[in-house]
Amino acid sequence: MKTIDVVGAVIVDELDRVLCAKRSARMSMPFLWEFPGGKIEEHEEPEVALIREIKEELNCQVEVGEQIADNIYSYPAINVRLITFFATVKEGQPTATEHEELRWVPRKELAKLDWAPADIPTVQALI
Ligand SMILES: Nc1nc2c([nH]c(=O)n2[C@H]2C[C@H](O)[C@@H](COP(=O)(O)OP(=O)(O)OP(=O)(O)O)O2)c(=O)[nH]1
Repeated sequence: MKTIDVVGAVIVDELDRVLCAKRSARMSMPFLWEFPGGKIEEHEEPEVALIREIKEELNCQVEVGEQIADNIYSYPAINVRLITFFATVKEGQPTATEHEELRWVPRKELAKLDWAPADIPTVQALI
């Protein structure tokens, strides 16, 4: 089965809240929560992909910090390798351009959301 490399941003604010994004009805896995981000292009560094995807999806500029997790989850139709990084907003205000909703959630409460399965190792590492 095909494996796609995906990068996700754990954007944390000064109150230790994490920016969570709810997938929309038009996306696969509708209404599950995820970390904003997307597919890494060929020969693209994960950190570069993350900055590009966040600009596209949230229309803001982030600075990428340490890596959190790197795990593969096998969905019925595809394997997703999800690499997550801490990130902070450097410029602009995160705005939902594709997602159903954006929500700042205290780090300790992250497990209360209904996450895409590939995101669980990252959530576990954060709480
Ligand atoms: N961006 C992101 N994608 C995730 C996460 N967890 C997870 O399983 N995914 C999956 C959903 C998608 O299949 C793929 C990311 O692809 P994408 O962001 O470029 O594409 P997309 O949302 O338009 O997805 P799709 O509807 O084309 O499947 O990885 C996550 O935390 N962030």
